[in-house]
Amino acid sequence: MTSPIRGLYAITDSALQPPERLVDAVAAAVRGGARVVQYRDKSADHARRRKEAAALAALCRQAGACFIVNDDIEFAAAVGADGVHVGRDDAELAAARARLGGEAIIGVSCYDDLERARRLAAAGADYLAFGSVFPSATKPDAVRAPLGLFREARAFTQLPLVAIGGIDAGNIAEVARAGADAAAVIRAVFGADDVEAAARRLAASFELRV
Ligand SMILES: Cc1ncc(COP(=O)(O)OP(=O)(O)O)c(N)n1
Ligand SMILES: Cc1ncsc1CCOP(=O)(O)O
Ligand SMILES: [Mg+2]
Repeated sequence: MTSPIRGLYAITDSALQPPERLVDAVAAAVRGGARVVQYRDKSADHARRRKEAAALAALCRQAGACFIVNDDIEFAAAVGADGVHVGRDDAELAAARARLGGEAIIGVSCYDDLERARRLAAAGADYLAFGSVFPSATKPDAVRAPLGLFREARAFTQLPLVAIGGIDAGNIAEVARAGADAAAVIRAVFGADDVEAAARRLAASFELRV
């Protein structure tokens, strides 16, 4: 089966103002061409997170977009997400698989680490994310990862490869040309005045590689 992890992968911005805009903003991103949506909110307001994620899960289901929850396996299960994204400070891939099952999409952060990528691919990850491929204002201390990693990873895996970090309309084509299957973006989507137009431009530049 072809993976749904491709093209524009929009990650929600917990700094979005006002927060009530979230569902409309994600709907706009999906109309603009985002194929994957990740709910990323590290706040402790569980009731708000639960309400938002449930609304986004329903929206994505209706629109045919893939819905991923960041960090939290139990939360992903509770809101009926399609999967979860885990990094090195989060739960282990094996725990995510045991809890969410074989059908769930489990993505992993590989930073700039090809050995980690090789290990997690062999352990059953559904996609591998590398980054930050450019400086990111959202996560300024993130590890930097060169774009050459995508060709190196392709030599040992056919899994979808996701680029993240500082991707915008000016550099997303370069990310696609480097061999990434998806581009994960926060600020250049949700920081835009017109989210739908921003997503449309990013998705088109990624697909056309220009
Ligand atoms: C698609 C995608 N790639 C990488 C990350 C980063 O995950 P992580 O390293 O766990 O950092 P946080 O996002 O949790 O701060 C991601 N979320 N999504
Ligand atoms: C979560 C994360 N991991 C590496 S960079 C980053 C933030 C990406 O956000 P932006 O697209 O705004 O740079
Ligand atoms: Mg994480």
